[in-house]
Amino acid sequence: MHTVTCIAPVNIALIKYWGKRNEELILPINDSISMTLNANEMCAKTTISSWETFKANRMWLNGEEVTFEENARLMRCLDGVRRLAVANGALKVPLNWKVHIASRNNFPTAAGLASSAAGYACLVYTLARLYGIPINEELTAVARQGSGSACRSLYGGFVRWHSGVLDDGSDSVAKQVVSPDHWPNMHILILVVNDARKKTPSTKGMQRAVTTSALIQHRAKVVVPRRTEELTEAIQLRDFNSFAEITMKDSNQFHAIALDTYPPCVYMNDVSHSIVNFVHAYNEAVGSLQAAYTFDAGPNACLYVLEENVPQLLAAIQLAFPNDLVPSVEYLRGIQVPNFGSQNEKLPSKLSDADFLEKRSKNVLKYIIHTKIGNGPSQLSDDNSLLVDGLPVSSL
Ligand SMILES: Nc1ncnc2c1ncn2[C@@H]1O[C@H](COP(=O)(O)OP(=O)(O)OP(=O)(O)O)[C@@H](O)[C@H]1O
Ligand SMILES: C[C@@](O)(CCOP(=O)(O)OP(=O)(O)O)CC(=O)O
Repeated sequence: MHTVTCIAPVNIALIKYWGKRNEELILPINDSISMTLNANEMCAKTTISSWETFKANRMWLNGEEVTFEENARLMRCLDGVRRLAVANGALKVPLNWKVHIASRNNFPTAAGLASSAAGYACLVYTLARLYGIPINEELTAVARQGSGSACRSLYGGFVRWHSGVLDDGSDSVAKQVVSPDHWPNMHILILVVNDARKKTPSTKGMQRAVTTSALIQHRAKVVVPRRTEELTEAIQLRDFNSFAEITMKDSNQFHAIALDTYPPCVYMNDVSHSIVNFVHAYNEAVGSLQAAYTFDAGPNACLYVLEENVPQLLAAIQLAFPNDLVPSVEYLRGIQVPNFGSQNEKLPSKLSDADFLEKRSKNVLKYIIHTKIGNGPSQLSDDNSLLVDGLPVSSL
């Protein structure tokens, strides 16, 4: 039996992918740029075994068996990697042997935290390791067919997904813009917002936007091409001010498109909007853009902030969004910050202004994940396997 275990990171888009020109191949209408997050705090972990005695392709996600052969996206990833294996002449594992796959996310699945990006990237990366093929742009085109945003999780640092122009999608690939070492003090705080409402899944929301939004083509053809160039330059120059402005504007435009969809897709909630107001008030009080927000297809906020400014921003968040769980590792997850919650941090006097401290109830944030820029996927040693004799460890 051949078995391989790997982990893959989450990525969060700064310039959003929203809208497809081909649903089946998952070809986008515009380029997007993302930052890969450190896998220590959030990752998907996948083990794949292949053996001649396996009767069917099977998969367990977070310990529960899920249908595999009926899932077109999963099958496209498996077939895509096998095709590359044939093309590469890499036949380490016979292609007619079935696979058993176990995957776990160390953060909530399908909760608007980009589990599909980490999950499909991990699947494709682990298959590539199993069959012994190289990790390259062709492989990102396979991951893209699992979930569009997954192609960006095959690289660390800042990554650009080029929409491409070809009908077969072979030029719709992800490329690294810069490695994580280029901007190592880039940190992220994910503010997980309490929310009971069910969102429209990204796949459906963007489909409806392409057919009904009058603004989306202007975004794809005029706004995004300019923004991707400006953001790339800001990243290359480590210009946080420009980085922050472009990121916030693109998040706002993405949600404007969602609202311009008919019927509209409402992803942000009242708490999300008060986080937006908070970030602008905070930046004004500190006299420069020190924090930037972005929101995906849900209410949770991702804040970008340089490492040296994290303690002050966290103290301000606690002032504006007080929480009974502070201080605790249950509330501030991931990278710990000394003295968090002790009110030792000096805040500019302007931060006590009334418009900064909007009237709001306590405990509107569920928890915060503190992480930083990270590397792409990696292979783990055999003792990390989620499968024993081809069955998930938990089911033995
Ligand atoms: N580790 C994994 N391995 C394979 N597939 C996964 C994994 N984790 C999640 N998925 C797939 O992604 C789906 C969840 O995607 P969905 O887009 O609903 O949520 P999300 O990615 O967490 O949120 P969002 O896309 O809004 O950020 C799961 O139902 C599953 O099909
Ligand atoms: C808002 C986004 O997170 C949308 C992600 O959409 P998905 O990649 O989940 O969609 P499918 O390709 O249909 O699987 C923006 C982004 O990540 O660029």
